Amino acid sequence: MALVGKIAAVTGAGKGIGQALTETLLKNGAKVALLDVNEAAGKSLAEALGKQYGQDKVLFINCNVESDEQMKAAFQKIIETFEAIDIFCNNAGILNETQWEKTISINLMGVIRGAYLALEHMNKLTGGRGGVILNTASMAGLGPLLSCPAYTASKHGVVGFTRAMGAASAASGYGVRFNALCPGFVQTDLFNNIQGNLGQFSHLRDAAQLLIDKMGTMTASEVVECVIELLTDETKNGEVFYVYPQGTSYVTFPSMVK
Ligand SMILES: NC(=O)C1=CN([C@@H]2O[C@H](COP(=O)(O)OP(=O)(O)OC[C@H]3O[C@@H](n4cnc5c(N)ncnc54)[C@H](O)[C@@H]3O)[C@@H](O)[C@H]2O)C=CC1
Ligand SMILES: CCCCCC(=O)/C=C/C=C\C/C=C\C/C=C\CCCC(=O)O
Repeated sequence: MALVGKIAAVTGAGKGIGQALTETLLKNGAKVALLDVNEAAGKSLAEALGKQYGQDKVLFINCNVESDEQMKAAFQKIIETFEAIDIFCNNAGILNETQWEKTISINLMGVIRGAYLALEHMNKLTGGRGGVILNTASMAGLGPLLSCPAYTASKHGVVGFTRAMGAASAASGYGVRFNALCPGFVQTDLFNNIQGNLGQFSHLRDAAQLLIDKMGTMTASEVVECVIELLTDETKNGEVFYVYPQGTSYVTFPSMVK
């Protein structure tokens, strides 16, 4: 599936990994709707990218992934403007162990909400033209990040949801692929502003720092460079793609059928 002419939407598009995803999609010829709750960041990015790629290629929508109403309205606006949707990147996320319910609400419930609404418009059985849904999980979806149990739980949830939806979509003939992206540590606001967000696990920051020092960090652009394959390769469905400073790999899981 080539990206030229495709219609994409990215949540949390205003900054960090979402911004890099948006720029990469535009660079490869897609039109992109930028969804973000941060109006200032999303609007100014959309204006800058509109000047670079054409105003008809970008659309900013102020939208909180926690709100069913705002997300439904966002999809309506995308369809009105671009007539379809082929690629949906469920990327918005936070890390806040003090506000752990909000972390689950945005990172996991927001992803499920986004996927189900996107599917209503993308499902080939209901008039959509198929496509791909990319869920940003994390390496914390594959193993524990000791200072962030709620964040870890949210990301394990995203990995499980993606794998189950990939299988459900294939078995049902929806024509929509589901893949999860699991980066290690990425230099973004989420990563840089961790102070004060670890709550009762603040005493574990040194242990987490050791892990960061051992693993290293990446830029958002370095992560997203590796993602094109996941979006374009039609054989990739239900995949969990691990991106770390030294390379990438598709994660394998134990078989449940012995
Ligand atoms: N930075 C890192 O080390 C890693 C981040 N991730 C994941 O990548 C995704 C993006 O994170 P970053 O780019 O690092 O963060 P970031 O903080 O740089 O950007 C997140 C964007 O999401 C938006 N956002 C937050 N809550 C929202 C909501 N309720 N509705 C709509 N938009 C919302 C923010 O306004 C911001 O523009 C998250 O899901 C995060 O968990 C995964 C692995 C590593
Ligand atoms: C091993 C899992 C990698 C997951 C990366 C991820 O999704 C997000 C990471 C974001 C930040 C790192 C989280 C916790 C680190 C805690 C403290 C580090 C010390 C920071 C400081 O004191 O300045």
